[in-house]
Amino acid sequence: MKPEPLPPRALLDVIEYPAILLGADYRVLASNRRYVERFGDVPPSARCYEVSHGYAHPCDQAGESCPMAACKRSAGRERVLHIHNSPRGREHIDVEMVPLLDDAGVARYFVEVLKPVPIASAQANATRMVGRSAAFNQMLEMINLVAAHETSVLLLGETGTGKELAASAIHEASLRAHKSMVTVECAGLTETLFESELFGHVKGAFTGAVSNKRGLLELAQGGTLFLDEIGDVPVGMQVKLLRLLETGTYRAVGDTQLRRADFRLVCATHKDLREQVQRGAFREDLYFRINAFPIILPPLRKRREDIPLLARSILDKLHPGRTYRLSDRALARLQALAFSGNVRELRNILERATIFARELLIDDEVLQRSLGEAPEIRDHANEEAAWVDLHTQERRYLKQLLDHCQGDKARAAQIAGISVRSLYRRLE
Ligand SMILES: Nc1ncnc2c1ncn2[C@@H]1O[C@H](COP(=O)(O)OP(=O)(O)OP(=O)(O)O)[C@@H](O)[C@H]1O
Repeated sequence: MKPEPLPPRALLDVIEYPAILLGADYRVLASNRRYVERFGDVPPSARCYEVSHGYAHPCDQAGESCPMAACKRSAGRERVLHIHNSPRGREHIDVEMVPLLDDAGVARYFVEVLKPVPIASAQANATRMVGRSAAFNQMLEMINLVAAHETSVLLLGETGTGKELAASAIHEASLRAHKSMVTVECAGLTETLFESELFGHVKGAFTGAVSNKRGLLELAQGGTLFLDEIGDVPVGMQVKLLRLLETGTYRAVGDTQLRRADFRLVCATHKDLREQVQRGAFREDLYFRINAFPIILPPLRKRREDIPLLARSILDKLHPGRTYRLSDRALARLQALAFSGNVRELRNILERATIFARELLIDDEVLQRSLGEAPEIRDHANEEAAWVDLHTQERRYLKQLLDHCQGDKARAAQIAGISVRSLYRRLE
């Protein structure tokens, strides 16, 4: 006797995350138990974009990427980071869409697996990275993609953009989360100090080495090593760092014994390392070794829509249990600032504001007192000055590409998807 076909829900229940089955017309045909527990029941005939986003149209018509549309094009698995509605408010979700193909290879149905992203929050939160702007989401998507791999990550961003927070998030979401993340602040360390801090030293290795000292590498064993301000590592130390990264071994200062290191590397800098390489201030081989997966942290002025959320989170963190509120005018003033110090500057302004505020309301007057030197952007002239015309930008890109290809024009043209003749013409 032919066995009864299994209801889709029973099949979806074997997936260890919330999951739904979708038809090609975006209708939700079934949901598993974990989905219902986390997001609630799906109304009959509801479409995924209605349930997850409250949109009237598919995501790609609402300015977001639609993983189903991507699946239909590629006939393969697709992954995107979205913000979904949930009974707890808006949440970052790592969406994986798997097409189910018929015999002719056409995608007829889709399984959508929804993994929460616990390292970030789309609502006010005092401990996680908060944000929901497109620029923040792009960065988070990269962090989420790379976290579970062993790949070295290079975090690039201005001061105060959250590089250290991002490094912790990568560690927390990695398979090494049960071990420590050890931070080495590279700025201001001399070569000798850097070496003994990182590698440790044995008694008598130098004047003042009165006992054996464990290096930070030993503390990071099995975990993550975070080298903050990597651009400030003294040149002499760079070669030792490179050797460590290439061989996975090191010697404590004054010791002959070779030790094996086991860590995942995350580095951060606010400097332009390529420019430092060109000046000879940073070794090129080390640059390529640490730059396996660069992630750019957006400055606050590129994600102004996150300011209210960040302000709420920072105030909650500064004064747990006291609900400070910003007046609309104060918030508008805050959103117009240039923020060269990024989130750290925002934090400092708000900390001062809570001192000046007589009650729990931070109004415009209080905020103005708290601004100190913070310059306001009266118009968008500052921002616009950074924009150039298309031709200049194209030349800039092609020059950088040629640089990357070490002057090999055929290779650069191939990467740019244009002919060599066209490359010459566009560079004129
Ligand atoms: N997305 C974010 N959500 C919440 N807080 C943030 C976020 N980004 C940064 N912060 C806060 O801003 C402050 C500065 O962040 P952090 O020290 O990580 O920046 P940084 O880029 O490492 O700075 P620097 O280059 O000066 O060392 C911290 O208090 C951090 O908690």
